[in-house]
Amino acid sequence: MRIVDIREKTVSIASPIANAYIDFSKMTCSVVAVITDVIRDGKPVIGYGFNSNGRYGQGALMRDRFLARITEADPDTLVDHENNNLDPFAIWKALMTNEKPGGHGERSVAVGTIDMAVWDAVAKIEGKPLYRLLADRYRNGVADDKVWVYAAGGYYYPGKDQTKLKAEMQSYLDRGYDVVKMKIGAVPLDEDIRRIEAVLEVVGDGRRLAVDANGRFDLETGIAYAEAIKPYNLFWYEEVGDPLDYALQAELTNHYELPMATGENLFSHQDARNLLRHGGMRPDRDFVQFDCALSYGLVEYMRTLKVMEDMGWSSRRVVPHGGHQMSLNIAAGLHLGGNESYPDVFQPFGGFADGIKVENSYVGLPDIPGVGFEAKSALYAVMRELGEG
Ligand SMILES: O=C([O-])CC(=O)C(=O)O
Ligand SMILES: [Mg+2]
Repeated sequence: MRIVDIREKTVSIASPIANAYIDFSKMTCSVVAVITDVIRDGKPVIGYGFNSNGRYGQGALMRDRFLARITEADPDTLVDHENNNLDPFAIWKALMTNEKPGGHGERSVAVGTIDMAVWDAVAKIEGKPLYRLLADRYRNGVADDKVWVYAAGGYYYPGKDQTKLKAEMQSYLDRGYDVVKMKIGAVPLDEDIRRIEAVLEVVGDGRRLAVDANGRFDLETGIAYAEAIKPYNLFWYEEVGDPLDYALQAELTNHYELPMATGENLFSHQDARNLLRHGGMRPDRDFVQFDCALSYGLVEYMRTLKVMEDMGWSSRRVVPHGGHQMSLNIAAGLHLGGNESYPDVFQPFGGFADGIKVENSYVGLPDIPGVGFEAKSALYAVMRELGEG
């Protein structure tokens, strides 16, 4: 059993949307196909992966160093003989050969994307949905059969007035979501407050609205927003300051007792540990949003979950960033608290399997081997072109 080829390509996910920090006018992501010599249903098993929005495609890093470490490794060292399958942990180790510790910037995205494709292949070889495989191997066979999801959007957009913002949020409620998320921080505070109040007219209750500053604020601005939004009792106040400014995050807890969320831009278990050590995050109410597709993949994610457990955090406090099916599988199989969803943006990579409806903000997973990409036709078309083309 061996990986015979790994292919990657960069695809555009450009759109005119913007958050408080960046616009997505030139945004790309990498798609990876891991081609194996294992035959299922008369065809070679191909695992697929892609990276989450926000960090651009990682083809250069993959081509320059990561792909060859797999294709040139002794194939036998990458096999899990006990399960007669590929070994994602051995593959991860091979990928990280001659990589120094620290500096978890962007190579974590390249590795995370390849790791996603490896796990997709492993679950296909085992003939199970990935979330079932994860539950069977690591959670005594107990999986969640549905996952809590919230609708992320509310971006800034040229010509987007409050009527359009409200219509967007109403459409998420109409599609079965109970909680929605909007961007803040790209316009002055009073204008954001008007936007928040407009969305509250649609969702009715602050507990159904999260806001995301995308790391834009300094402490003073973060506190000013905290004071202003406190009366609305929002679902969470996300990524207020720079993702690595743990002191800022800790100080905010002296000004904002309500739930906060952060972590989508932390790319290793060591960074996650620093957040929990130094960021003042509160395990009884706050959420962490580590995204496997940006942070060295699921092999590393298990280390991050172990760090959380060791520090007294329930895995139910994790609601990953990225709105992709990989995190949905991890959420169902390893008992996370939920997952982000992008019902409209970042297509075809955002959103879940075709024909599975969100009901009362919960979504099920398709009963097919792997991550479930084949059940999302627009996404699978892009992947298949790479893997089989
Ligand atoms: O706008 C982005 O970069 C995405 C983001 O923060 C999120 O989904 O939470
Ligand atoms: Mg965010």
